[in-house]
Amino acid sequence: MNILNKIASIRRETIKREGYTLGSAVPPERDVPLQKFGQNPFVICEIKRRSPSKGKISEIADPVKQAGLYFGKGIRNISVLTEEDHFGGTLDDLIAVKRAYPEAAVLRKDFLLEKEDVLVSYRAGADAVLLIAALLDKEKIEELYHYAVSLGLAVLVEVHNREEVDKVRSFRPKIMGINSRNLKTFRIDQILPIELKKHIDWETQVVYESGISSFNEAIIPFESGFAGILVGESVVRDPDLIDDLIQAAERKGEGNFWNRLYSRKRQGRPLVKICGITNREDGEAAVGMGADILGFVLAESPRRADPSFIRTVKDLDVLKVAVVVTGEGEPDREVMELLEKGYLDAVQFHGNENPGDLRSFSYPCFKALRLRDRGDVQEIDRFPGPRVLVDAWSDKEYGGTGKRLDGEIVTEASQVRPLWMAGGLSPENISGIISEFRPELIDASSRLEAEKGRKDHGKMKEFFREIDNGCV
Ligand SMILES: O=P(O)(O)OC[C@@H](O)[C@@H](O)c1c[nH]c2ccccc12
Repeated sequence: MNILNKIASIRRETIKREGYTLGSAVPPERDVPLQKFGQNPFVICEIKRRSPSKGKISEIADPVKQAGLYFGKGIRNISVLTEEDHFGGTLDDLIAVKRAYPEAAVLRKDFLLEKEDVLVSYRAGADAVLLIAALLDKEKIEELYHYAVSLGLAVLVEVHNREEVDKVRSFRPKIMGINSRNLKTFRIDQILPIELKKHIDWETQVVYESGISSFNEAIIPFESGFAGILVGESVVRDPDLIDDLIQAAERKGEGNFWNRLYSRKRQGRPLVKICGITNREDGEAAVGMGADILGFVLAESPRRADPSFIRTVKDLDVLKVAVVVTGEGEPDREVMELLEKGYLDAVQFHGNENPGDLRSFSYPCFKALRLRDRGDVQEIDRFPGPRVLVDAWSDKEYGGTGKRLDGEIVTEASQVRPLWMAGGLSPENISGIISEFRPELIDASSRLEAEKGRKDHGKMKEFFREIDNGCV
């Protein structure tokens, strides 16, 4: 090999290894000031034209105008998707947005692979870059991380599973993102970030990414210890949602219903909701046997619970859910007051509510859907929130009918979201149902009763024993 070729081949190797560098003597120039990424409200709004999972979202002929909508509503963290082939973005979008809004912190959202990409991001005006752990090996992501930090950039390190958390633990990134969307299957699981966050065991700010489309969904991360959220599609479609997201960012803490519920989850065993509790003895017994949720019916029903009774069981170590049947809009004043004061943790909407009623609701909630046939399964995805409880259809009553869902419907429903199942669950059928459908949550009421509104403690015991039998 002649010297020229030798030099060239070493150079290629170096570029492959380190990317293109300007050399330490030359500070890379940029004409807009760096801004701190992650200022409050830590709501990151994204400029996103399309995606492989959703197809076209919006033209966004003028990304500066789009950024202006966000900025005008108080957003100071703007994500610009610059990937061209699948997301329809360009680096020019980022350059233009940062020039127009130098006080905004701009995140370059792309699939960065080499140091060169990081340097180019910096020079284009980015204040922060995304590094995707699924895409980079341990050495590479650490190298890119330190390089970005050396340029003064903030780095959002994105993970989706425990292996990826393990991959980045050694350098303890200061800002982590957990994507609720699996980039390989595009499936969203709104609970996944909450569970995965528990494995991030160093001091860091964690951002909840993807799949948020409502106020009610946005309170879940903020009340579960997340520092921020990243929202794309929904704010592109409806920038007015930003007002709700900023309001949700004021909620703080770790005490969200979903966070507490999934802290109780044990591998291989479904969560158990015992519904139709009207008296303390039944509630205590259910909790003693291992119930995760007690359901209190606050609707016209032979199992209606007295609100003043609900106040007396605050001490029970269990999550408490109000089951309400509304046509539309909010449940009545009494229920709202119990939620406000912390006697109840969440609401199960079991009537003819619209998805919109849940979107704007101020407390954790989920929809119970009575499925008549397989066509109804599509209804599940119309409702926001991490989970939908599926129940058997009855013409007469809204719940507690003891009727069972058809197996094919259950199977289809479980493909849409992890299965939360109600309707006719009993000591006789529960172990078979668990081994066949592996539900994530089971909800039992009428088949555990001695009479309407009173549980038969023998049947409950039997029910819990059969749950264990079904799990093996
Ligand atoms: O549009 P959504 O569901 O609100 O998601 C936004 C953002 O989280 C998503 O675009 C995203 C998160 N991580 C990524 C990595 C690459 C491309 C895109 C992404």
